[in-house]
Amino acid sequence: MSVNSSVTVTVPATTANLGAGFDCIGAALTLHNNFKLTLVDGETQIIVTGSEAARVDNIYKDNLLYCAYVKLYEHLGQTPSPVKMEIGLGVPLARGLGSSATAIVGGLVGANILAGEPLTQSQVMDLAISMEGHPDNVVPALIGGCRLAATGVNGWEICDIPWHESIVPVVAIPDFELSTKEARRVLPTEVSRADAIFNISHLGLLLRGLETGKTSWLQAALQDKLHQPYRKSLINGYDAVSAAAINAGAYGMVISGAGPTLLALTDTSHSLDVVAAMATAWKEIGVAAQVRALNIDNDGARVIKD
Ligand SMILES: Nc1ncnc2c1ncn2[C@@H]1O[C@H](COP(=O)(O)OP(=O)(O)OP(=O)(O)O)[C@@H](O)[C@H]1O
Ligand SMILES: N[C@@H](CCO)C(=O)O
Repeated sequence: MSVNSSVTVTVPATTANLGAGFDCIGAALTLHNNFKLTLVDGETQIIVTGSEAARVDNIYKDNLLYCAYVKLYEHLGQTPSPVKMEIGLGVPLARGLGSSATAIVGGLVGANILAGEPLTQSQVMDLAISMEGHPDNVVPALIGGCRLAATGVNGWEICDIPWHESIVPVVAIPDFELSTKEARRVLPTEVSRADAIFNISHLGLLLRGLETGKTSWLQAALQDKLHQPYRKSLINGYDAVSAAAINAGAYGMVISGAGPTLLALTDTSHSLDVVAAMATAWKEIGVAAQVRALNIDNDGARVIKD
């Protein structure tokens, strides 16, 4: 495409793991980043807007959106053109809501469109998974909904996980960051057979709980032994916010992605109470947090017309 060609891609935030589904399940949420890519004649430049704009790398070679843009052209064996990248931030950074996945997916999808769509969505997905290192954020960010990814015979198998319409995801986003790198560093490299069995059984329960909305299955399902026991001490107030959410009627609470955002699942009749209870619990121990009831984004990354 020629100079001045442009594309704007909107990409949803994602919540990964959902407790027992460490590194394999995630859901897209109704919170978005917008990325406008315009081919230019001169220097590549990055312009970021939004309340956390100052925290995004504005040296373009370090910026994840730019790295993803370059990755796609390298995959095609082509030299990327200079580009103006305008980032409209709606997803808080390094909070466990898949901000890095939005940048990877936005850069790859935008570059693929500017290059004339040589890659299929599934090829873009493979590149995104290889950049992120695990599939649970980039897959729902790209195709929307709640998705489980597993290695198949010939590449990744992606499974759609039905999400009962009565289940509301509530995210409590504190004002401190926790990088995924740091939150992965505290995890053990080996786990016991008992813990593996615990997670296999609870993930099964979670999938059926999400599909049916059955209370007792969801209450039991939102437990995990592979990552949360090691990470919760990195999140000041985890136990207090969890108890508050459950007392207000949530099925349970988990760490969203690598944290520090906490995710409660509740039903439509309790969602306002759960939002208020989580906000109060964090406020009482001096942590400022934004708490919001969201919906599942079933569309994933999409092009916005100017
Ligand atoms: N809109 C963006 N544009 C460019 N880079 C971004 C953008 N959003 C995030 N990043 C990069 O991703 C980093 C955050 O990634 P990290 O994996 O630590 O957190 P996360 O993706 O928000 O959380 P999680 O993976 O737990 O859901 C930021 O520090 C920044 O380098
Ligand atoms: N599954 C990942 C999600 C965060 O990128 C983790 O929990 O580390």
